[in-house]
Amino acid sequence: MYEILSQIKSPDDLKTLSRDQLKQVARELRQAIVDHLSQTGGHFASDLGAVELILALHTVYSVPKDKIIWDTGHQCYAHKMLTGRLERFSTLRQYGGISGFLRREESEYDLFGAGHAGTSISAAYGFAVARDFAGKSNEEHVLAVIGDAAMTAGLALEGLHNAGHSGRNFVVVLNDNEMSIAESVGALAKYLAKLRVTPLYQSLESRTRGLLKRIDKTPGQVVFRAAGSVLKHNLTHLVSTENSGVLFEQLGYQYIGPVDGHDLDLLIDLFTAIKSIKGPVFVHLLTVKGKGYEKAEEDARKWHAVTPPMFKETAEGTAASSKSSGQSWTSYFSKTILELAAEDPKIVAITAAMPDGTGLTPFSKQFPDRYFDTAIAEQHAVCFAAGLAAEGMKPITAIYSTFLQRAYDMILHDVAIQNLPVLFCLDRAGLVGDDGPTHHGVFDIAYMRPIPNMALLAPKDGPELVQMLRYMVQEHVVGPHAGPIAVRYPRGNAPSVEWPVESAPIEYGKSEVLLDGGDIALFAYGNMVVPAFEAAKTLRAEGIDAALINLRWAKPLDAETILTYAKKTRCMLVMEEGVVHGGVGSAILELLAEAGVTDVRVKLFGVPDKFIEHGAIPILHQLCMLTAHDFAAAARDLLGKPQPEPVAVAREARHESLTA
Ligand SMILES: Cc1ncc(C[n+]2csc(CCOP(=O)(O)OP(=O)(O)O)c2C)c(N)n1
Ligand SMILES: CC(=O)[C@@H](O)[C@H](O)COP(=O)(O)O
Ligand SMILES: [Mg+2]
Repeated sequence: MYEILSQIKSPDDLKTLSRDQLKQVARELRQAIVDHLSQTGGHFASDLGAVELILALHTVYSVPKDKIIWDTGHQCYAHKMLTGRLERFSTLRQYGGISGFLRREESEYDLFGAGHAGTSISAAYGFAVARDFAGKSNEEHVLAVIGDAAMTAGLALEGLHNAGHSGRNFVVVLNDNEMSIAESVGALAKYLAKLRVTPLYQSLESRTRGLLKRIDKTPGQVVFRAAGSVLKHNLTHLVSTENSGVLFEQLGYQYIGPVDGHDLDLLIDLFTAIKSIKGPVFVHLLTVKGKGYEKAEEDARKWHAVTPPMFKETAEGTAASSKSSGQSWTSYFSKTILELAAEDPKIVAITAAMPDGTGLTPFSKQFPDRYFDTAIAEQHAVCFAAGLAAEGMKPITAIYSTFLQRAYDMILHDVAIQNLPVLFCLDRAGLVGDDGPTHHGVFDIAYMRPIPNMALLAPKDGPELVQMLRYMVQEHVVGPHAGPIAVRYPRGNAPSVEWPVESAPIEYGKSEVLLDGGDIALFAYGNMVVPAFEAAKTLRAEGIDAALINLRWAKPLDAETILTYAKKTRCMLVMEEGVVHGGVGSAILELLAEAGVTDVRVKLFGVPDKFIEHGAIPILHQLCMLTAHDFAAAARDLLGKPQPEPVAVAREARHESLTA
């Protein structure tokens, strides 16, 4: 099917191929990406756009001896296919299958793990310094490959700054497709765009080609070395003119570009020549996100990541919707803040390069002046929100739980110490599924909880998220408890459940008793209320009088209700979709200890002290024992009731796989 590609078992095999054969490999890589992703889903447009770049790098360099460090890692599929993983591609992002990002444990060719943006330059610089300590500075090449949007991350700029002055042999390759997931924004994006349209680009590229052509015609080691110096002189001289890459030059790099990142011949010649250049080099490539797949080229934003239905045509001839039926948590957020903002001009919304994912795109259209995309700059986003809050604005700071980790010091130092009423809306809180350990939003409860002044909420369903958002904006940040507050909600669709009681208004630090009972109390946080409700119903059907409390608040805890049920039942379960260490369950144990309520049997459910793999969320819930079956089984254990046998066997097996 993939005539040449299927024969390539390692990048060494590329080195024997002719240019025409390599171009055939590029076509086959694209086809393989389309074929596989139409079955598995995954990151699409970025991968199509990086095919020639990856192919050229693996043709010219010898990984793992040479170190190529990929930023973010969502564009690495061609790299995986060329490094022995083509046959496993049908397992992409599935439980037990290959990861959608770089994983050191997956392959010797994945030299540095990734998933979050902006890490490549710092990490590659570490590799370069280690190489130099080993005395191999002239033998091994080190490259960081980074996208134009990842380059906007503070971390990337810190790395660029630090490495640029070093004088070490080190290459930064900028894959500039003018796109983040949405359009690239900010001053750097404008600067790079200027380089694209300048007439210099045309002349620059043709001069680069001419130069490389001459080098190509002069074979041999000695001449090649000489060619290196010719290149060094001419290319840097060439670009150090008005409107060129002067910014990167000033940071200490020899700037080369911008050049066509889809011209395989040019790329191979260019990287071959760059091997001879000493000192930090910055190569600026222009690529097209979605290259080779028409719809993705036309709408790279929509095709950044795909699901299989997107490849199927509907009767109307348009791509089938990627969304499943039901309303997502994100969409509850998205609609509610539109309503709230219409009522309150002090509301502004902030995203760090995730307008679609966080549901802020409608806000950006309806309130363009009150909408801020900081680019991939979570630290700046939070500190910026703090400034806004200090002047009386109400900044809705919508950041995925996992990406907010970047801004920890800003949450603490800029927001919380000053008790500023920043409203954190943490989407993708909990297990996110296919993206895996770099993206699971399972740490936020534990990392937010110790921060003084911080208040933490999580809804049981979509309507309760709406209530909480209204409370946050209309009551919390202006009321007696004004200060920072965060609400967390997971990826995917919100459940639709008929609850036994009508939802009570949100009150500061008050939980909601959904079922009263005297045998055991189930305390559930956020999306764990639904499986806890299922478990409670099962237990009650078995004659166990189970109480169910929707905690609503992880901080402050509803001490009164918790202690009442602890004393009443002396037997409790706590469930949350976050790490069990330091989470809500830990908070409840602390509360019991402080109150001297010690004769209580307690079982905590949460994500264990282990990084959880990628895979479908129901599988991961099983793995982490976050299902209604697990809760009911634990309740029986605590109460000394017998288990139905299949439950006991399945639990044992899962426990083994978790502790393995
Ligand atoms: C710290 C962090 N914030 C946000 C994201 C989400 N994210 C993943 S890819 C991406 C856009 C990357 O754009 P670019 O680096 O230009 O690569 P391209 O997809 O255009 O090839 C974003 C915002 C992330 N992975 N890490
Ligand atoms: C690579 C990356 O970090 C994002 O593209 C991420 O995969 C988006 O996740 P969602 O699909 O949950 O928005
Ligand atoms: Mg880009």
